[in-house]
Amino acid sequence: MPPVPRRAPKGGIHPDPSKTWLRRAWPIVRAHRALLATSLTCSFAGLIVQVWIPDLVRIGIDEALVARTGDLTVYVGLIAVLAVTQGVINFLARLYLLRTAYEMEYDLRNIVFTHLMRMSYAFYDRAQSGELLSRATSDIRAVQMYLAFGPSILVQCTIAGVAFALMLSINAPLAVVAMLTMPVIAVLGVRMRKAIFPVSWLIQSRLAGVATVVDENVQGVRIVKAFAAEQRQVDTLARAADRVRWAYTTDSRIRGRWLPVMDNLPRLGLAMVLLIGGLMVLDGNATVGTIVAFNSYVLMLQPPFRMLGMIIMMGQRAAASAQRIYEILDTPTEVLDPVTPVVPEPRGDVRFEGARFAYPDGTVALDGLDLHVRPGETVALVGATGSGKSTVARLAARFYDVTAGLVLIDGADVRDYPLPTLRDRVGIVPDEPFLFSVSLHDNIAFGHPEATREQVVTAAVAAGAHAFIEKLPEGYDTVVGERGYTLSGGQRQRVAIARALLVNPPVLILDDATSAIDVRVEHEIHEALRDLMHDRTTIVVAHRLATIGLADRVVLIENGRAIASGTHAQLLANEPRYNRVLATNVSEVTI
Ligand SMILES: Nc1ncnc2c1ncn2[C@@H]1O[C@H](COP(=O)(O)OP(=O)(O)OP(=O)(O)O)[C@@H](O)[C@H]1O
Repeated sequence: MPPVPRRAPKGGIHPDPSKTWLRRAWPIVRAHRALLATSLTCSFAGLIVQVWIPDLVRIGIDEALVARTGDLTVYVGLIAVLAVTQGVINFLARLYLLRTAYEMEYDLRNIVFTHLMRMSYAFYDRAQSGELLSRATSDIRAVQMYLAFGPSILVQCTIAGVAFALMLSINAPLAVVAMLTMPVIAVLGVRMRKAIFPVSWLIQSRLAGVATVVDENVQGVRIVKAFAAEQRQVDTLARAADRVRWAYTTDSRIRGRWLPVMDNLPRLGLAMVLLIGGLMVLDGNATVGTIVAFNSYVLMLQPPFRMLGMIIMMGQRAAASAQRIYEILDTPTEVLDPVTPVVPEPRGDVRFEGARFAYPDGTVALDGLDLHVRPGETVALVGATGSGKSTVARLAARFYDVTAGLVLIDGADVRDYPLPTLRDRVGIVPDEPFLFSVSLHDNIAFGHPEATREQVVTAAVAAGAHAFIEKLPEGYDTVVGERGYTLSGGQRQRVAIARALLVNPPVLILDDATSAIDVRVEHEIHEALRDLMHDRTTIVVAHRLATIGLADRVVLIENGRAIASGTHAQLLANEPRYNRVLATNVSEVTI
């Protein structure tokens, strides 16, 4: 089944950080203004009908029951028709409001996720995934709620004005009496929300804390079990859960203190209308119908006044959430596509010229590296741990940009390539391959989703993965467990190599990508690679003598520099530093 085409977000976030959060979000509101306006119009119409009904009840009582000049059934019929109309309008208002809300949420999610996907390695080195997750979910929800529901609550509040005007026209003094408790309800509502606001933040952050504990322990369950730390981790979760419980209890206590007062105030309003209105009826200054209608208004009007507090708090919450979202959106990606891209003929020539690089935290990883790997050559990078070997791989694929010097692929600066072209030219297989919870076919075809089964199988054969995949009950259609944990480490690495091979990059970098693979199988993989493409350049970060043995040339890396180069035998004979590294950092699996 072909995937459903993605609808591009209709609105965006204004890029100017000096604008207020609402002005920056305004393009999203504007993009959905037709839906929002429809929902608000329906909601306004529904409220007008709602205000109208008590007035009809009043006229019905006064004319059909008290004065006996009207026909009761006419009023009952009219009220029934209005009630049905109100039901229909309210249904439409709700429908359109929710549609507006979810359309806005869709846009916000797409904008944030697209930006996250564009961010470079350096951003993810600093970011915490739990934090990003919460920004991409609850913060987006908070902003969406305010943008969509805020105007609707405001409409409900304006209707209070309409109802008050109607009451004034019927009986001004009694209208004032009916409205007396409303400001008190509004003030109490605002105060209650103010008291609840910090606690609700606490609840959110503590819930995120629980989610982090659960997430980490599910992800890291193998380590937890390996160290028999189950009970300790359960205790950690219990403590996090207890903090949530405390926050929720505090929240309930605050609500418990305010809500009875807020709930009883309208009853006080009803009593006052009955008392003052009753006296007026006895004096002939009001009708019985008026008292009944005003009773309905007192009950009808209190929710908008209660919601005033809510809307203020929603606004504060949305403002804070929007800032957290904007923080992500305002972070520029360090690795940008070039303005005038160059795309030379692919040959597989890799050259580092005086390359210097420090990670964002300041750790210097490359310190003037000079390295030239010719087309078709297989070079092994050998060095002590932390010497900068993996960094070479990351810079060749431009996951980061050099701080000084040059990285050239086929004579062109990697910064001048369009990023997708560069990533097609330089394939990287990391030591810890990440597999998605999809079929093996889809995992291997990740770089080229349109690849045929034949292409996938060819790549798998070359990577030494075909034999084990074929033996699985569902073969290439087997869906691997989360992160590929249903496969062995070596099998995962072979699938990752197949994934890189399918793209057929002229430069292939295996960053210790065969560490979990049997030496014999590794040899077969390299033979297959050699057969598959004679002129492919391969750089292997090697930690085993067996892997080193597969290379044409070995480059010794120390403190971010290439300090020696030659065949394994040459270095072994002439380079004491090479011998030292072999002794301490390379496992003694014979070639
Ligand atoms: N994401 C990162 N953020 C900060 N520093 C990093 C990061 N990745 C690596 N480093 C540091 O950069 C230096 C070079 O790391 P690199 O991973 O390139 O070494 P390596 O030679 O591949 O090591 P190993 O053989 O242990 O894999 C080390 O000091 C390391 O601690």
